[in-house]
This record gives sequence, structure tokens and C-alpha cells, in this order.
Amino acid sequence: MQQSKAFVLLIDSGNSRIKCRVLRVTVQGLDTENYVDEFVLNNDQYHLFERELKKLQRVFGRALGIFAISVASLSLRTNLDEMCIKVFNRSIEWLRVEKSSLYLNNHYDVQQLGVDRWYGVLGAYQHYSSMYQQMVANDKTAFLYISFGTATTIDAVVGNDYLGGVILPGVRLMQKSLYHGTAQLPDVHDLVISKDIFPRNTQEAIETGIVRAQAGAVLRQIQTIQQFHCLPLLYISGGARNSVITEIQSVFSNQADIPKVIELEAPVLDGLMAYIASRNFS
Ligand SMILES: Nc1ncnc2c1ncn2[C@@H]1O[C@H](COP(=O)(O)OP(=O)(O)OP(=O)(O)O)[C@@H](O)[C@H]1O
Ligand SMILES: CC(C)(CO)[C@@H](O)C(=O)NCCC(=O)O
Repeated sequence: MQQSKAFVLLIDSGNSRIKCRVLRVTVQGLDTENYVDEFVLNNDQYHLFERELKKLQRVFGRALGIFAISVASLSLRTNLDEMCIKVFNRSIEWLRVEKSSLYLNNHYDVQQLGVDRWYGVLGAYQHYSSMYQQMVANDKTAFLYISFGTATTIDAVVGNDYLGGVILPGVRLMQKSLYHGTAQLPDVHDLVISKDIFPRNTQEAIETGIVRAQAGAVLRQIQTIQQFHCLPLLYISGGARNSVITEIQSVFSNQADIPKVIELEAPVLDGLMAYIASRNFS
């Protein structure tokens, strides 16, 4: 008898975009080794979600579970839920921040922490744990999970403890706030670091200023972790990461100890995937 096709859908409903990942469910259970599809929609295109769901139904069969996190509006959440019920007759299970998960202890205020930060940290922690299993695991290992998204967040993990972190405006928010809050500054869209240490035109002054503000916040957190623990690994995600990574690395270029940078495309979905897999889904 042919096995009916089934899948699990993971959703990261962010400040600006909805990111989705599809995992196949086989007779062996949830296949987290090879996810079979990923797609992204801007929040203002959420109505296209229903079409995507119908496509998934045609290709992958039944939805056995739909798991999501959201930091977006309640109305967007309701809309996504209604579409899932309409297409699959199944509502979304909205996941929350927990006090501890997958051996990671959360020291932030659980009521306040953004659920995208928690699952992003968990995603980075999965990569970090699998790396340290092959090396010597000890409490003197640390990483920063840095997300250059709509907002920039820099979160610190030492050993198995998520200590907390900082929030600052993302690159685009910084560009827009200068444009809207002044009479003379233009709306800058690029992010190129000036070759001059002291830029001499407006465009470069803004772009370089923003890159250095973002990189400076990361450097400050690196310095603090290094002071109390060790040089952290850097797990970095988000659309604006490239220029900032270059700036961070340039600061360390003359030093013996350089933090290792690992880029993650979708750490929140990685965190969701690890969490769902740990629940022994079948
Ligand atoms: N190609 C690019 N070059 C430079 N900056 C970029 C690029 N693409 C996006 N950005 C910047 O990255 C930020 C958005 O990143 P990203 O698209 O990863 O966030 P997001 O997924 O929409 O965030 P959230 O999860 O908060 O919804 C904005 O500040 C934007 O200006
Ligand atoms: C910081 C953002 C906006 C990043 O997406 C989100 O995680 C959020 O709304 N957080 C709530 C506040 C907090 O994390 O303390």
C-alpha cells in the first residue's frame, strides 16, 4: 500500500517578512536532515500565503503540523491561522519563549523576550552544540547571535546559558530615521563603507556612520564577553550583515585572536526545526 504524503510546516512571522520551511514526514518520522522547501513573503503580501499552502498540499500532501513564531501584528497572525484552517483544516501551533529548551537556560525576562530572538538563539545554539561535540565542550565557550533584521539584536550565550542581549534600530530603520528626522539628509538605501576614515560627502558619511554604529555595538559586546569569559564565536544573520561583517573583521585585522564568523541564513527556522524534532514528532 502506498504511504500517503505528509509534511510539517514551520513559520517565522517576523517584523517585515514571513519565512517558511517544509519538512517531510516519512514512516521513520520527521526528516530534519533535508528540508524540502522554503519560501518567503513580505508581510504586505500575506494574502499570497493561501496560494502557497495550496501548492504545498498538491506537492507534499497533508499538513501533520504547522508550528510558528510571530513578532508581527495580531491581525497578521489571525489571517495566517485562518488560511491554514481553510486549506488544511488545521490551526497553527504558536510557540512561545521558554525558561529552558534543548539544554539552553534562558536568563532574559521570559514574558518580554521576543520569540524570534529565543528561537534564533536556539538555532545558533544547535550549530554551536554540534560544533563543540566534536571539540572540548566546556563553560569557557561562548557565542553571540547577531541578527541584522528590521531591528538589530545581539544576544549572548556562554556555555549553556543565554545571558541576554541588546536591541538597536536595524540598518533600514537608521537610514529612515535620519531621512525623516532631518530637513537636509537624503534617503540612503546602500550600505558601502567609505575608504576614508573620515568620509567627506553626505552619502558616505551616513552609510559609514550606520555601519560603524552597528559594528560598534557588536564590538562592545565581544569586548565584554572576552573580559569575563573568552572570545565568542559570532553567528550572524540578516539582510544587512555583509558590510557590517567586513567592518567588524577590519577592526581585528591586526590582532592575533580574531572572532570566527559563521553566517546563518535562517536561524529562527533552524531553532524551530530543532525544537520540533526534540518533541519526538510523529
Ligand atoms: N542586500 C542588502 N544590502 C544591505 N542591506 C540589506 C540588504 N537586504 C536587506 N538589507 C537590510 O537588512 C535589514 C532587513 O534584513 P532582513 O531582510 O534579514 O530582515 P527581516 O527578515 O525582514 O527581519 P524580520 O525578521 O525582523 O522581519 C534592513 O535593515 C535592510 O535595510
Ligand atoms: C527586538 C525585536 C523587534 C526583533 O525582531 C523582537 O524580538 C521583539 O519585538 N522583541 C520584544 C522585546 C524583547 O525582546 O525584549
